[in-house]
Amino acid sequence: MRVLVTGGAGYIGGTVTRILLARGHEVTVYDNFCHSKKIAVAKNARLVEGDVADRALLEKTLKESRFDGVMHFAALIEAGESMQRPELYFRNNTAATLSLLEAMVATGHDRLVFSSTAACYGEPESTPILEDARLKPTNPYGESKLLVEQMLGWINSIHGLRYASLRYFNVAGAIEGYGEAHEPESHLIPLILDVALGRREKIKIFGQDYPTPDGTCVRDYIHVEDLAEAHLLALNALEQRSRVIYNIGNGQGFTVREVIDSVQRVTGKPIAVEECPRRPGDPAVLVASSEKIKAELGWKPKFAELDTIIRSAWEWHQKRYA
Ligand SMILES: NC(=O)c1ccc[n+]([C@@H]2O[C@H](COP(=O)([O-])OP(=O)(O)OC[C@H]3O[C@@H](n4cnc5c(N)ncnc54)[C@H](O)[C@@H]3O)[C@@H](O)[C@H]2O)c1
Ligand SMILES: O=c1ccn([C@@H]2O[C@H](COP(=O)(O)OP(=O)(O)O[C@H]3O[C@H](CO)[C@H](O)[C@H](O)[C@H]3O)[C@@H](O)[C@H]2O)c(=O)[nH]1
Repeated sequence: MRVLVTGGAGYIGGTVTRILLARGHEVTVYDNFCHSKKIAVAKNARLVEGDVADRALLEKTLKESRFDGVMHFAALIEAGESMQRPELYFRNNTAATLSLLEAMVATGHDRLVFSSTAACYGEPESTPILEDARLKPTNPYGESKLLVEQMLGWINSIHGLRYASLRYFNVAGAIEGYGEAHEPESHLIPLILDVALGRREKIKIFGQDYPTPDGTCVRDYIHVEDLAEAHLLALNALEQRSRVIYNIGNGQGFTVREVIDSVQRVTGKPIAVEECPRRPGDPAVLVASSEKIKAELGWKPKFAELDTIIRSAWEWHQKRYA
């Protein structure tokens, strides 16, 4: 297959790019490097430097090499930041994606895998969360992605653009030679690993008074390689299916303190913590039911244990900063 990967210089897009290339597919990475570096682009990928908002460049790119599918990872990703600057999220995640959809329709490209998020659900009424649960984001980041899902629904029924919207829960871990390094880093696991490495003094725990077993937020951590498999299955499924929405998670929740304990077990290092107020916009609990993609596409995550996911992240993190 020939695949266009927007955000292919980032953590997840860069991982999926490497896995696609390793399986003999051709990849064009499309990224503006607003939150990544050129050096992160996989060696054997073709690179187009550009913004997803640039419809003319997208159309040119799409016309030049007919793609079998587009995987759209490019986005701003910090729920916390979106509570301070919502307009950035609606412009970069929602409006820019409209340019991509227009360019796809104009050039006759009709297969898209979209990076959606658990943040579309907001505070769930019950867990594990099923795909047909209430969609009520608690932050503009989640809303910016939910709006894309709504646009996709209409563009699918009117223009026939086929899509898979994958609602990822918390992505973590690394493959051989490539892992999580956001620019700047705001995610829990790499920040705790920084403490283990002595690159940071302590980890801040945002909120101690959530209605959870130890008062800290509960999240469902999914290994990036398992997530990548879901992308390949989803793209193939678009041969038969016109529109699908799937949750991608492990179905097990861990509190922030449990994640810190896991890092201590895996690294053997003590982790200093600072108890801080809640981060605005954070739901208390996000845990997925991923039964739908398992039943319909045969997706089977390989990394179910949190310690195993964190071990893979730790191995990569140590090499990166050696
Ligand atoms: N990391 C997670 O746990 C998680 C969870 C749910 C959903 N997601 C989604 O997965 C996708 C990838 O996330 P990630 O963790 O790899 O983030 P990342 O920041 O590492 O990667 C995003 C990439 O997109 C690029 N980009 C952003 N806006 C762009 C634009 N307008 N034009 C071109 N390039 C642009 C950035 O430069 C970066 O390389 C995002 O859409 C995110 O919302 C991530
Ligand atoms: O320094 C930190 C960083 C995070 N947290 C807490 O750790 C949990 C996980 O936070 P992350 O920032 O690692 O991830 P989020 O759950 O906020 O969001 C991630 O998963 C979401 C889906 O669940 C989104 O899609 C989003 O893109 C992705 O960043 C949250 O409860 C957060 O409050 C801390 O206590 N201290």
